[in-house]
Amino acid sequence: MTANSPPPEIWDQLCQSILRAWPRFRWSGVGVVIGCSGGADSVALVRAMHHLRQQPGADPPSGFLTIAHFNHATRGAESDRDESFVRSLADQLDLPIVAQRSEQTDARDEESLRKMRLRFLQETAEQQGARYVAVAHSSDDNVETVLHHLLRGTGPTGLAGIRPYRSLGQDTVLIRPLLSVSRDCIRTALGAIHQPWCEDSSNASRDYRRNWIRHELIPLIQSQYPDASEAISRAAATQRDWVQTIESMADDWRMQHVHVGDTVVIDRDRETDPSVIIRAMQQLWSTQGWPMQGMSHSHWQRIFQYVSETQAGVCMLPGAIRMESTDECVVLQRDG
Ligand SMILES: Nc1ncnc2c1ncn2[C@@H]1O[C@H](COP(=O)(O)OP(=O)(O)OP(=O)(O)O)[C@@H](O)[C@H]1O
Repeated sequence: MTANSPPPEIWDQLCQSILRAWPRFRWSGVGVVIGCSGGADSVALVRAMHHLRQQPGADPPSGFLTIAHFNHATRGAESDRDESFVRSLADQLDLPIVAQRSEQTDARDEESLRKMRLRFLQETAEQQGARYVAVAHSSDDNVETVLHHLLRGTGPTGLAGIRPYRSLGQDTVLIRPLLSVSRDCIRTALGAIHQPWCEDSSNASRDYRRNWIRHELIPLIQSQYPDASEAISRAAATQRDWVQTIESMADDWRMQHVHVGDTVVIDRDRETDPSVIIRAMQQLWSTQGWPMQGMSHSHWQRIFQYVSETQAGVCMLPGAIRMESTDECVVLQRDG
């Protein structure tokens, strides 16, 4: 694609999908850091944002685009090949790049690697004064995530899939502008502009369950339900709307009924729906930094029963949290 030739239609459609998810006025004139692994999805995001920012009048001088690459160094020469590839992409587009090589190469599980690179992306955005960290999850990532949550056991938030955006620290927003675009479309669009990318040879083995969902389960589902991915994406989007509604109701309820001091005092309430009270309690756990891992569905239900006074007494919750009901309220206190 040259500056004078019109972009191929599929490439144009990909850029339009980004603009629908992330309108120009939100990113124009501010700093954006794009997490780029060298894989097709994030290479497409870099190319598309670079293209969109070059449109006449699209980006005032205060705006900037920086590529960030975290070299996990877990795949030997292949990790270094990916870093060099991303460096030359930055070079070719004349974009600044921040690349960091992990010092902790013994961490192999996906969760620790993800936390490390997210911390790096957040720090890069803070150092650069960027407003956004953009990452390139696709609609297929979303479908796989919903199925993974569903099969593992989840609540409404898990069924809502990957969030299109969320805050990352105080001043940064993590955004996923390719969430409505399929992996196939992304690859076809890159082909149309003759842009290569790196394939990660460990994709097939790193996260066993994720790969089983991707390579076995989804093709099996699609053999009977060809439009299943679109159906799951739509269901997740509707679920996300519901979650947002409950989230803001829970927020209001917490402001009115929960009093945080040396102990946490919760006013009794016999009227409010359990989903709102339970979500408010989950928000409380998170703001107090209390451990969530041990909390099961029945623990959240029990708190609701104490608050709505269908059950009374004293009990211990995971993380050494003592819950006691009095005539007027419920008191929570963390022992030790
Ligand atoms: N090594 C990396 N350096 C910079 N950014 C990265 C790197 N790896 C992934 N990313 C960014 O994160 C996006 C998602 O990648 P990947 O699917 O591996 O992510 P994840 O964070 O493990 O999420 P999930 O497994 O939940 O889908 C990529 O498209 C890219 O934008």
